[in-house]
Amino acid sequence: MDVSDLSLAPKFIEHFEGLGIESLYPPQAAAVEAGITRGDRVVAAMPTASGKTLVAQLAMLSADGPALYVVPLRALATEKYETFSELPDVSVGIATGDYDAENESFDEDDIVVATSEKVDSAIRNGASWVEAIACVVVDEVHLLNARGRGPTLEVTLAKLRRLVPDQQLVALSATVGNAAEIADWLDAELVRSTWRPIDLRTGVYDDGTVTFDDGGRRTIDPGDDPPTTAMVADVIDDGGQALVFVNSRREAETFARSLGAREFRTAPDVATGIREGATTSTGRALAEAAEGGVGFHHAGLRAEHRSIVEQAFRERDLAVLCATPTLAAGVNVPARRVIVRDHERFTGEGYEPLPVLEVHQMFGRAGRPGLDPYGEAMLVATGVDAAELRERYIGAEPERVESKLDSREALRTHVLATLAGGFAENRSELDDLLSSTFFAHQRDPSELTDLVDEVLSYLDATGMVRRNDGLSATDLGRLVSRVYVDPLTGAAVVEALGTAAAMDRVTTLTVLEIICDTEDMSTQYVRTEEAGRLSEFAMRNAEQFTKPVHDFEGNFQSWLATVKTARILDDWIAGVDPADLDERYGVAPGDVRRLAERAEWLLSATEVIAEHLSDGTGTHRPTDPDSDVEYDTVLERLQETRAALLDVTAE
Ligand SMILES: Nc1ncnc2c1ncn2[C@@H]1O[C@H](COP(=O)(O)OP(=O)(O)OP(=O)(O)O)[C@@H](O)[C@H]1O
Repeated sequence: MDVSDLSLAPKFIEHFEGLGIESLYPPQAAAVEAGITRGDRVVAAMPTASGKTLVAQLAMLSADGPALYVVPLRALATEKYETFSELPDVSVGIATGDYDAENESFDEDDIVVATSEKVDSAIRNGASWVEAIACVVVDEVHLLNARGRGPTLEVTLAKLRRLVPDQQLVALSATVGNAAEIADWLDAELVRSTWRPIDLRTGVYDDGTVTFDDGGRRTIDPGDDPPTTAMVADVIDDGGQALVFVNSRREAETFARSLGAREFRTAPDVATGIREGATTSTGRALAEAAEGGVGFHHAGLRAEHRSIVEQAFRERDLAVLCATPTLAAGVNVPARRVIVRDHERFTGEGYEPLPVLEVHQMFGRAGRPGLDPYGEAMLVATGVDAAELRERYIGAEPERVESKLDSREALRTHVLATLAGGFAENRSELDDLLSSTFFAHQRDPSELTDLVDEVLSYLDATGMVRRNDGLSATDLGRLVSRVYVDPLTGAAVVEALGTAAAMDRVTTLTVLEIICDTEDMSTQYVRTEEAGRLSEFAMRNAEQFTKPVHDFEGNFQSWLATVKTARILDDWIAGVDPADLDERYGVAPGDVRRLAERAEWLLSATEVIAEHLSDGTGTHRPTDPDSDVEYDTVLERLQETRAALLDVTAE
């Protein structure tokens, strides 16, 4: 089937042909036959790099109104936004900023790219553009499997279906075992394909030989080198590039440094580009590796550095990229050879094997259509049994996608949001909404009953939900849902604000402690040698903290992580530069930025809650009603801190 055969406006056909897309790949043709251009609901389960983006575009461009493209990660949102913005005369909006969608409107856009959190937030805020959407495309729908994100996605899809029942839905997925079950849940037709634009061989390296799934072998003699180094050198000798997956940021950097020293290629321009903006040890290490034609890629990199590295690799200025597994999820940087060096991940308690699905996504990055004759992906069996590794990952079926909605965290948030958004006014309506989730499709929805009871009691006790004749969210509950924080965060903030309001000295550190001591802040790890210093700091500044430092109840060690995080933010606001923060706290620049963004969101949420408490309309007062609680000082401090944070972050 050719692009010119499609009933698309000529300008779009020209656009695609200009990109070298003339005839459809077989899975794309199958998706068209299944009705993506006729408004039908379709789940397309296709391998990495088999052209899912075009499937999405065909659906969105033929839809009878605006379209919404839902992505799991912000990095992917930017990439898709750029791709769709090139479509002629199509206005594209992007919603990825953190969470609160109150002031955003996409009424004028033809395509909106958003994370699932952002769509959830827009629904909670009653955003009008959501109900005008004629076609929803969900990218990486298999992430229904993910803790945290998965429940948000399934509840959001259930709500969208309530809001706009005849909306078209197209879900894109990696090839997973139970794609049919996902399609069944969504009342969609399944298009399932294993076709790839370029041949892929997968194999395991063991003792000087890679044995492939097709029975072929390749001898790679490592000599005195580590096997992965030899495997990289081998493909570069052959004119290809290598993408090496390792299991930690540190490993990515260390391995890139050792490969960079080999000078497979020189890329002085890339190195200069990185060095210009590099103030930290991470940036300098990246520039140094780039000198030798090697890059590394992980979540600690600054966004600018990440995109320089991605582009330099695509343009073949870099010969090798050492990456953590996050790169496997979507970002488009294919290479002739993918080497999965580490197939286990540290979970905090020990090492666990990577899921098959994740390893297959890494494999799928192998082979650049038009450039490479084929792609090859290999695992390295060092210290493990090669046969076992082969059995686990080569030719194995990926795991089933399973709903993660049966968790206290997920239900706490989504039960409150469902009540606050008016999707349910009593228990049976709440159960009814939950019965349209993926969880209910896979399991017996009554398995949720006890957890929902427990969550409702908690929301009642914290003044967020009222249980009279029916169920309703209180003003506080509605606010907490709207500002998109976990109800635990909402309750902690209410309590801490009450304490702060009665304190003599409320400083920036006080408000930073309040927001860092919440479920929604990811606090920084405290190294053993730091604990003493942090503890002394807390003692010295006890009067600025809402927690009783000298008479602490609960887990002091974990509160020290709160103090550390608050201090990093305090220093950042005071103008300490990223290199010094790295030195003082061992925190990478990419992480500081993420912390600052999260802090900005939590400060604004806390501000809204403080305003609510101060005007006295609250149904829940944190302190003795007879006491004279004055929230003005803490509110002022919150506003100042947020303004200062916005200032330094914008620089
Ligand atoms: N029919 C086609 N003919 C030629 N090239 C195509 C065709 N469809 C897609 N491509 C090209 O193939 C490449 C991979 O496509 P795309 O990024 O859509 O893959 P994907 O399935 O979305 O992969 P991922 O798993 O990374 O999301 C792109 O460069 C795209 O332009």
